[in-house]
Amino acid sequence: MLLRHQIAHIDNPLKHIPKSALASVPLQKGKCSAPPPAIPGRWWGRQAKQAAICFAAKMGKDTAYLGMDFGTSGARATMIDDEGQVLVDTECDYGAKAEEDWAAAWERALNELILQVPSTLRSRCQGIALDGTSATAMLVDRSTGAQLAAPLLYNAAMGDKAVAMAKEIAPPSHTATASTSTLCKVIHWHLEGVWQPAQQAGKQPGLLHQADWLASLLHADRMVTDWNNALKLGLLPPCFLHASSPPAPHYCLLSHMHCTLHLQAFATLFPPRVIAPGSPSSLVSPQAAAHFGLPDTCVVGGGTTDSIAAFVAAGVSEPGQAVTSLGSTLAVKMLSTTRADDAAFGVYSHRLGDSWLVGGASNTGGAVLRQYFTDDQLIELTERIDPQKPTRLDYYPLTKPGERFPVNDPSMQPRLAPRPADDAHFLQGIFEGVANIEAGAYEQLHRLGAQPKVTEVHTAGGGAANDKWSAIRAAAIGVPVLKSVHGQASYGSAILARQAAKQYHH
Ligand SMILES: Nc1ncnc2c1ncn2[C@@H]1O[C@H](COP(=O)(O)OP(=O)(O)O)[C@@H](O)[C@H]1O
Ligand SMILES: O=C(CO)[C@H](O)[C@H](O)COP(=O)(O)O
Repeated sequence: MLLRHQIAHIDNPLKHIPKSALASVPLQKGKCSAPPPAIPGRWWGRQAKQAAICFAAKMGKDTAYLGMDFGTSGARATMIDDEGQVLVDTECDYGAKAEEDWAAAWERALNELILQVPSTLRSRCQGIALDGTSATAMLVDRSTGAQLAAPLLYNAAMGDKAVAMAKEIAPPSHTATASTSTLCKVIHWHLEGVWQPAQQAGKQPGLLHQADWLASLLHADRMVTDWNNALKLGLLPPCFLHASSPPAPHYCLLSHMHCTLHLQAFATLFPPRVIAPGSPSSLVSPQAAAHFGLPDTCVVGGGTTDSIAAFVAAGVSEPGQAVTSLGSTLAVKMLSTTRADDAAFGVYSHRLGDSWLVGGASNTGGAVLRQYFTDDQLIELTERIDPQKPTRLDYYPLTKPGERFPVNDPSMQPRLAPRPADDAHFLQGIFEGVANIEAGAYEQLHRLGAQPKVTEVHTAGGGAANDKWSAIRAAAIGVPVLKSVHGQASYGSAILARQAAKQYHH
């Protein structure tokens, strides 16, 4: 049975949207509106979580730019004006049954987010950019966008055979050799014979990252990815090429001084175009412009990963400054004057301007909290926490076995016992456990050559809201821990959207 969004892609990708769903959502200016009515229609069938919209009273100049962040538990959209003032912030979750069909859940979220933006602002939107979770891999038919296999999420660890093959191709320290890398996921599809039948049937099987596929719903280009998402596929950061020129179309890895990745049979699955985050990719398609009420001059920009978008949002620029994305997971990024890469510890370097963004992502984070507490309970229990009185419970908080960083161990066990009778004590133990992992993460970066040592940490993501957790983290890391002025990755993607629009239109 074709999935709903596959049907939609066969011909007019948007014809199923009932006109009633296109009505702009009534909003009171200047204050958070009551949650909008559920948007009826076949697409959603069920009600996405009540999305709250804060529609700033002030309207920016006549041009708007939209950033969207597709995280682990939900998606967010931020619209800004030319000066970077926030015009709209909105969010929605993926729904209780998202795991049954991730692609359909992400597509619903994309539709929900954009349609929650007032039509008056959508009509002025000249740029859109998206970020997604890194190494979330999708196998699609490039001619239709239809899924050829279930997506493999960012933290899905591939088996020993795939890892061994990746290590034959890539340098042992490269992040593409990690069991959760995109390269290992492509090799997994290759070893399992998932893509070959589609090619023999005349289809065009290809890999897209989550952000690439979502962007293709807007510009219908299923051949393009960005430098940041492509790192874990084996793309060489552009510093090895002339910084000004785009990377070579094939994914070049310096493997024993020979580039062998593009010689592999499965290299045919790699997106042929790799562009810089925030560079113009394509104009929105006529169907998307009509469906969303976007101008046909609206540019979709190169995307990035969620933790890099959070870094861009924080607006930090000095080596030693760092951003911790404390969402469902813990991802750290520090500006460094030098590269640091070691897959054995889950450490890798992205390129950002003329600096290196050194970091990694742990499987610890807020998802562990959600296993035990609702967000309201977190607020209530946090009241009873005293950061000055450590619990010394020495937890290693994970939702299930497996860790990526600061140690890369797919079999690492969670450590969350003994559980005290007092939930506030238990919660503080989890906060401390995550803080100790974060401190170890920054120490690992320095040990592997990142320069200078971390000087201050800005926090993005849901955990940034907790000042007591920030105090616990500051004590563990030994530097100030601040809340990013713009703490949502979607703001960073909006900056990339603005950049893409300006590059295209000037
Ligand atoms: N007050 C709070 N204190 C600590 N953690 C919180 C608080 N509110 C939300 N969180 C955590 O934030 C996480 C969600 O953050 P978010 O950035 O939306 O994650 P993601 O996009 O990675 O799914 C949840 O796992 C939740 O436990
Ligand atoms: O863990 C994640 C899920 O939120 C991050 O997406 C990811 O692992 C961070 O990767 P990168 O460092 O490439 O941005």
